[in-house]
Amino acid sequence: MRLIPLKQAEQVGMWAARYIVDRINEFAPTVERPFILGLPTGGTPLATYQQLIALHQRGEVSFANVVTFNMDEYVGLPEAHPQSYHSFMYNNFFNHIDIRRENIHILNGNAADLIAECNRYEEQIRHYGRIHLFLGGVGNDGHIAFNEPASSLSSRTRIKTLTEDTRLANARFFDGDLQQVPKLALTVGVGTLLDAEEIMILVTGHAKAQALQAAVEGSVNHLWTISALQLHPRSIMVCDEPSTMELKVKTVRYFQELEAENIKRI
Ligand SMILES: N[C@@H]1[C@@H](O)[C@H](O)[C@@H](COP(=O)(O)O)O[C@@H]1O
Repeated sequence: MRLIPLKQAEQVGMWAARYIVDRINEFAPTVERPFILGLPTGGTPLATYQQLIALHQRGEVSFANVVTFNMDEYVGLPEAHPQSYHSFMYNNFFNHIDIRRENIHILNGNAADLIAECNRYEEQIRHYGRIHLFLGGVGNDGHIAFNEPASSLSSRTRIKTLTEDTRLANARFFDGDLQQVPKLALTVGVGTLLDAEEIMILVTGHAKAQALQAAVEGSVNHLWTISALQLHPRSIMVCDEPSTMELKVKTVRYFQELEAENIKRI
């Protein structure tokens, strides 16, 4: 695991956006060989999306040959609802870049057969081989995508019941009204995420400090599904200072020194 300890949330967005752009450009995607990018929603990745849009506008990256797969979607919320993850992605990212509509994949939380929808999604990912880079956030309770505590660490795309904690955390997007937050979601599994070639998780704010501690210093544990990243050969956690508050000083220093060495080598 690589941990990038930065000072402010804004720097996390800039670091992550630059990393994604460099990956896409190194890959030099074409129509026949697209770059496959996994994407999250939530407050944390907004700064990264803004930076990606800015880099696109400056001509530093094109998404014309990028295929995306979103992590999750609420069940039963109309696609056009302002808080659906469909709306979130188009409003905050897709409408501002040159991605082809047919290259965008988001789970359909209104499908007549939700299990078939989840299986179809796994099949679509398989069709492309594998996701090259999966970007993600983390819930306060350490969930990744909507893989709530005690999700199987080998789970695949499926329906999940959201915990009260997650619904409370997301109520801020629904006028603070818990009753409006859906109780079910479709989500890629931990196993689906671990299949990606590389995973990058953005962690900002002190509310995420316990989750980051569990992810980095704790043992692999299904109660903190983010900890499954310890099993992945290429995972990166990009963090701001408040989110590192529960880590040992020694841990943070260790990762700072590793990154300083990395910079020297470049
Ligand atoms: N399904 C999403 C997760 O993918 C996200 O990581 C988490 C944290 O969101 P935020 O970045 O708003 O704290 O919220 C939701 O539960």
